[in-house]
Amino acid sequence: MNKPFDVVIKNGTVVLADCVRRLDIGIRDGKIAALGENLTVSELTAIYDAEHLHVMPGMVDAHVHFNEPALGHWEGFATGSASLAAGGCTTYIDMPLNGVPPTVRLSALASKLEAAEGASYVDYALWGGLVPGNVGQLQGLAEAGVVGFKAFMSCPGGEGEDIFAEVDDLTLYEGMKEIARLGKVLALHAESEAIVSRLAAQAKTEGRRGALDYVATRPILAELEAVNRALFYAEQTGCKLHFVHISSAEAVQVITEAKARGMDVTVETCPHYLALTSADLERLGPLAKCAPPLRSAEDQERLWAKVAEGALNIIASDHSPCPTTMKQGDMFEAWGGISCAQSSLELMLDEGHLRRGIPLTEIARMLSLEPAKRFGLHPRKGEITLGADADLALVDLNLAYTLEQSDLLYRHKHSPYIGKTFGCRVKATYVRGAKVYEIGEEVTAKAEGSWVRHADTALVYSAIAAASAIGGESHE
Ligand SMILES: NC(=O)NC(NC(N)=O)C(=O)[O-]
Ligand SMILES: [Zn+2]
Ligand SMILES: [Zn+2]
Repeated sequence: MNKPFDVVIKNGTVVLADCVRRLDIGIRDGKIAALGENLTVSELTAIYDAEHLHVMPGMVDAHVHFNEPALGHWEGFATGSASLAAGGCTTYIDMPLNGVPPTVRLSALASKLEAAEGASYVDYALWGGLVPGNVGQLQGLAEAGVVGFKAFMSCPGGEGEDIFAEVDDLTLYEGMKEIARLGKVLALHAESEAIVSRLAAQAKTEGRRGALDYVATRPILAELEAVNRALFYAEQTGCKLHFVHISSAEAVQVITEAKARGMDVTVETCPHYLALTSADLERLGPLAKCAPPLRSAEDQERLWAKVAEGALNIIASDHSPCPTTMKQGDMFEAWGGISCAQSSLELMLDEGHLRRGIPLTEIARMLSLEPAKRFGLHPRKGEITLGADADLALVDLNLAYTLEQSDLLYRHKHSPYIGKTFGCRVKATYVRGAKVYEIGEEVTAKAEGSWVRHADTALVYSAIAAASAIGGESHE
């Protein structure tokens, strides 16, 4: 006789990988132990009645910037992860930049892990960074368990000595060779620095400093050029690529064609390219500034058509927070980045499912399943299936609410979505079977999120060690 379930989520409408079904979810030792109708409970079992709720796999947010170490006063693991929990996210992958030092060498990874330890309400994985001069650091970072590497093709911004610099073409090429050898994915911020820096300089000289002037300095052409150049180097090196925050249907199309040629490449967009336009940037000012910028309503429709076709692999928040004062004033000087950690799942359910009829299985594929698979976290994460971690978002698709500033759990409570009415709301979030968020309750959970390494970490690196012992490989 099995021991009783610790928790049963009863009577919910459960979003599985390929269908949506009314099921109970039995949880034992943090894992999904049973999926069935009318599961038997004992007096020791905690029951959550999910009648009228949908149970989705917790979002796996592949793109957040949590600013620690050193810039925790922008956003920290505690506030950032609490907002993710409130938004139905159960695992995130923290970007290697905007904390100091950036995660581009092992000692920096150690500082990152120290900052995260005991601070996160949900589970987390980490990106390493590729920057000029650190190709020799990548193997160590990969062996330690980063899920992949991130590089910028345009200047990321930021100040100080230990900044995260964009890659030159040779670093991109050499980095891809090494990342291909390590079997990891390179994630790219794809905008041509040559194009955007020239256009920004021209706009400044001519005194054009408005919202649409900013948008015009970062045209779709700059995204397309960078995507094509990166695909060229990937063809030369065999490196797996992931394009983060793609803003245009044109770039999605180029990536789709690369997939059809057999390239191992994936594409991400963010809720803001689907929920906001350049007209919102004019209305909201720097609060809605990001790079690549928000596009026109027509461009946005074309991107939605790509989502509807199933051409997008991943949707991630690109939560890139900062103090509110840095999101005010001059459009060109303000910080680029939108705070979205708390709203991604609700935005995609509201705009995608409720308004546009995108199936719930598709939303779950882009927000949970594909990011977990692409970055080595599946089958533990990303799917409601037997044996997986019980990471769940319980959502009410009939509970409309208007987002208020006081709802936000960010360190700095700004968001372009304050005042927006959502047609749905996350009611509760579970991580490994423990409730980490419930609407209307204080956050009483302990910060027990833990670091999740790439699933292949041990396997792949014994293979690399064996290859090195045979004498094949060398690295800087
Ligand atoms: N330094 C940043 O966090 N930049 C981010 N900012 C955006 N997207 O505006 C990004 O991911 O590129
Ligand atoms: Zn970026
Ligand atoms: Zn980002």
